[in-house]
Amino acid sequence: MEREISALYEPKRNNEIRIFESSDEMSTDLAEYISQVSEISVKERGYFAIALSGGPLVSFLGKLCEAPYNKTLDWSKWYIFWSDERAVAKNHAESNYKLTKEGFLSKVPILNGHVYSINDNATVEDAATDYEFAIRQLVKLKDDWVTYITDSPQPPPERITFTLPVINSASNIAIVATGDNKSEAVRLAISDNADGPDNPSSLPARMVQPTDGKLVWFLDKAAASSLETENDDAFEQHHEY
Ligand SMILES: O=C1O[C@H](COP(=O)(O)O)[C@@H](O)[C@H](O)[C@H]1O
Repeated sequence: MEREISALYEPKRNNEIRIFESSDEMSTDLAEYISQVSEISVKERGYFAIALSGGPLVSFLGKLCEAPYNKTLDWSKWYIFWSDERAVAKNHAESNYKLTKEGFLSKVPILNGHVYSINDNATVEDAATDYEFAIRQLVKLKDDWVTYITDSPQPPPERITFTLPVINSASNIAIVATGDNKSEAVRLAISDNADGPDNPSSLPARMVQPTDGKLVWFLDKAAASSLETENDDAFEQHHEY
């Protein structure tokens, strides 16, 4: 059964919300989604490039390390980037690279040369410049690809991060959120009627809108709990909004 929420949100081109009973079900679908996107990309372009954040996302990738994906995916064609990294050493407990290495990269045969980690031996500003330079050697995208901040509201304060033009240039964007502590942010990011911050830049997820691609939200029931629905009984649901 599906919860009917499509009528409550202004339709946007190529956007979809998927809501699951649990984060486990969500990660199963996320793995299938990534598998399909990667197969299409390898077929059409000869490679698959994915930019990862840190946080719980990395554990959700765990299903890709298991059957059937560990055997069926063409890992030799995968390229790994970080859309967001903390300016700490690669072996630091707060490094997104370390998290990804331990939770994902060490479990699948992705080539070391295809893993584009961020320089941990430079200032945060130089690391952003270096990373942009490295990516510019590989792909044609827009200006201002990688930037940095030194005042993250949560520690550690220094981060290197993709800019919106780069994110919005992707063919496929997945935003993954679980837990009820994310529900208000999810509501503010998705709902056109939400009483949110007047300045959209204070909620960057609202500005994620692929120019020529598709955006899919992967939410568990708890993270979706503040979205208005007409039928609260049902999960999993897939709908366009
Ligand atoms: O600081 C970070 O956190 C986010 C998400 O973490 P969450 O626990 O709030 O879901 C992560 O995506 C980002 O890459 C990381 O640097």
